[in-house]
Amino acid sequence: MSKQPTIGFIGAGNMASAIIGGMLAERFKPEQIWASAPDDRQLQSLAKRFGINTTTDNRHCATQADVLVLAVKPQVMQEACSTIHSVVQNTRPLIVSIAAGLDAATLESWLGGELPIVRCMPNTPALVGQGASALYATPAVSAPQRQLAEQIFASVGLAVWLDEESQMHAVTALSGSGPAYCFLFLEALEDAARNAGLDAAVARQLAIQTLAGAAKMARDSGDDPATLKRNVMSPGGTTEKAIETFETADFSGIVASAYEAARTRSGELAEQLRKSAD
Ligand SMILES: NC(=O)C1=CN([C@@H]2O[C@H](COP(=O)(O)OP(=O)(O)OC[C@H]3O[C@@H](n4cnc5c(N)ncnc54)[C@H](OP(=O)(O)O)[C@@H]3O)[C@@H](O)[C@H]2O)C=CC1
Ligand SMILES: O=C(O)[C@@H]1CCC=N1
Repeated sequence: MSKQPTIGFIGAGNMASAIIGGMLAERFKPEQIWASAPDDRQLQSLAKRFGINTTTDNRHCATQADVLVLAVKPQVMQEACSTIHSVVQNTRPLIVSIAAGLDAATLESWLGGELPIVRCMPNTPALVGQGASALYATPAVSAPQRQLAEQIFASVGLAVWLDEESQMHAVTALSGSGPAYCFLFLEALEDAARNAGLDAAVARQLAIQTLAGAAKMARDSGDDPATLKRNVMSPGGTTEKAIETFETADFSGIVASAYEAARTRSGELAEQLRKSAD
């Protein structure tokens, strides 16, 4: 593709804005990006924030796009596809779906036949260039299209390819939903410190920096999490007592159950959407 590719977003909510914000901080220009959604006020605020092109007409957005990112809720995807299927069958852009639990085959049936489709599971830290995205390409995706999809998601953080589409459920429960698990932990830590009398702003600053510092260490030090954890636990000290408390409450078991609940839900969504396509 000699000209700068145009990236269209169908849906302009949390995840689309996180990806767009991250893309603009990196290699992409506002004029390359289009977004469509039903609510003009939402679009106006996105246009004001990012300077991108917006429209309430999905067909218009789809017509411009070399890459069309489908960023609506899984439950409204069929309806959104019905507005664009004739355009995309004609222009044949690369379709990138970020919807949880939606098979490429189901999506293809809603879009009126075979198309190059990449499924992607991103996450909201994309907004600050710290996203984690897993991608899967259907056989119709060409090598340059694969490269372009990777460029988009690598511009907002880590991008890894999956060999099997079925692995998307495991990824969704890990990195797709994962930021919310971290925010839950952050909230709980802050609350505990505030209840112990620490100033709210100080508790927040220290809790955030602790999570950020621990994540950076886990990424950069080369040590595994068990070693890093042991290094904080002085024998007979404070951390040991806290870890014992976590273990007594089966913290790892709770995390495993929560992870499984998300993974199962992703499978259920896929099944429901497959059935509604029949
Ligand atoms: N949030 C997250 O952390 C993640 C989300 N995802 C996936 O991303 C997708 C979007 O999620 P999220 O951004 O959170 O959801 P939001 O509800 O924040 O955004 C959905 C967007 O789609 C718009 N929309 C609704 N109907 C249509 C339509 N027919 N045509 C065009 N646009 C429409 C909505 O407009 P309006 O508000 O007016 O209804 C809104 O702008 C989902 O499929 C989700 O599974 C994947 C990874 C992480
Ligand atoms: O909760 C959800 O369904 C979406 C997918 C992963 C994160 N948010």
